[in-house]
Amino acid sequence: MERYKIIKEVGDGTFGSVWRAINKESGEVVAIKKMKKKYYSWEECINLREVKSLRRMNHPNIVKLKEVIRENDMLFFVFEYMECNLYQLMKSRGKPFSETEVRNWCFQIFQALSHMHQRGYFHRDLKPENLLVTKELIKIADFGLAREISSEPPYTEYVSTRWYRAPEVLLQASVYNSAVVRTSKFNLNYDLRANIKLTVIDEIITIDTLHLLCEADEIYKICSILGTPNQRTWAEGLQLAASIRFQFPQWLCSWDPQRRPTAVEVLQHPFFQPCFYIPPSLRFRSTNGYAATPPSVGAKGAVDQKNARRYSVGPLSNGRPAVNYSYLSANTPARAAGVQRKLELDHQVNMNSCQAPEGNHKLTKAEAMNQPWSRPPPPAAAAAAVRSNGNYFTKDQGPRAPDIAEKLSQLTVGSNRVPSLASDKFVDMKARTHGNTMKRPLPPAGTRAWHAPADPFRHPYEMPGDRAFLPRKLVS
Ligand SMILES: Nc1ncnc2c1ncn2[C@@H]1O[C@H](COP(=O)(O)OP(=O)(O)OP(=O)(O)O)[C@@H](O)[C@H]1O
Repeated sequence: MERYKIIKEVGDGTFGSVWRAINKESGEVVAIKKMKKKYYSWEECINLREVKSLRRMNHPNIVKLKEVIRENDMLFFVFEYMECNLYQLMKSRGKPFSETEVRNWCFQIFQALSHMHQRGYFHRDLKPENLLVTKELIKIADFGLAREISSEPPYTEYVSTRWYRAPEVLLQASVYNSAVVRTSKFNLNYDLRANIKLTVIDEIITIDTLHLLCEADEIYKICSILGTPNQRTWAEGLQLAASIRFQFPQWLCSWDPQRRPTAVEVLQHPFFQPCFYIPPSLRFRSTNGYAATPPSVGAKGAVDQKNARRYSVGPLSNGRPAVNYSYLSANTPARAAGVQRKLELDHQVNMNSCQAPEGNHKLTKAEAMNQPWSRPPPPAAAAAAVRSNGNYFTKDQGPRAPDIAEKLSQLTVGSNRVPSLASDKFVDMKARTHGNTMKRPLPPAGTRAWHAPADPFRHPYEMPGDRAFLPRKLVS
């Protein structure tokens, strides 16, 4: 840990406290989560849910775990640093988010959920405190309760903070699936104004957290939105309720988890039609410091109002473009280089190989459009013009942007070889250093560490779309 300079505490959760820190060697700002429990073996550490699940994720909207360090029986996770969590942001704003902002948050969250489900995990603790924000970018964090979809029930009945629990979890079902992430606060409710919204998005919109006292109150609240279940809409729910002698309040509508849309289905909804994805390597780094060290918002709940207010006046809020579009130009050396690497790796992964393709390969427009990370905008959105200072673009955000696919088609894929990535990412620092396979300095005695692979695009970024990749574990 002596490689890091600790700056200040930025969060305090049930399992760990989170600190803003700087890597003394690289100058990179990171978030270090120090676990409250002691860990007496490395085995125990690498088998933690948070580690096992996060090492399988590689998505721009899932917080990146960079290192795992055990030192003197204490366990540290080194994450990429994010400015604040969504709860802090909501509290600091004092006014509702615009529909465009809500759409952008949701689009990113569902992309991440879709990826997570494709990788075989469900999160089980989605809530605003676990959604981290830097400018217009949002990422899912805290995989401490994540579970493999393929794992066998019964699952523990106590998952997720009560306000965000799915009805079946509130009713103490021990069998549930990834639908828990699309229920309760993440339940889809149809609403006349926006066609679709999530209750967590309700919260984003209204800045009004539901303070409910017990499971019954929560169920009542959900009933008021979804209506009372009946034999046709959720027979299983009635059975669960009967088994604990709970009586539903009499309202209308639907409950069954199986009737809830998946993340992929949600992304197909017309509400998200104006959104499309821009790969990280193409993102603009604004002159006001997209990648600069952000101000800390302090410990959980203690928001620095002055600093936090800055978040609300970001590009998403004012609806006007604050950038130029030069980042898309293949003539810009730095950007072009970044794009080359990204395309190269995506191509490599698509070919199911650990080696980069030999020789140059120029992407055709059709190929560029078919890259897993590149979903073309719907025609309406493209025609309506987009804005270009974030990852996600919507038609109602500003003037016309260049045709991204057109630009991509002009980029050339380089031929640099990528080191083999077949080896396990978990590294016994001592063993590998002695074997001359590591260039990192030897950590202090008693330290073991795992480092994330240097290249964040090691795995393919899968865009949603293939239902076959979304295992729906229905267990009776
Ligand atoms: N990568 C990060 N960058 C900045 N802040 C972070 C980061 N990770 C976590 N935090 C802050 O620390 C808080 C607690 O982190 P986290 O949820 O991982 O801890 P926990 O002990 O698992 O919490 P919980 O009580 O929700 O289980 C978050 O709500 C967030 O405000």
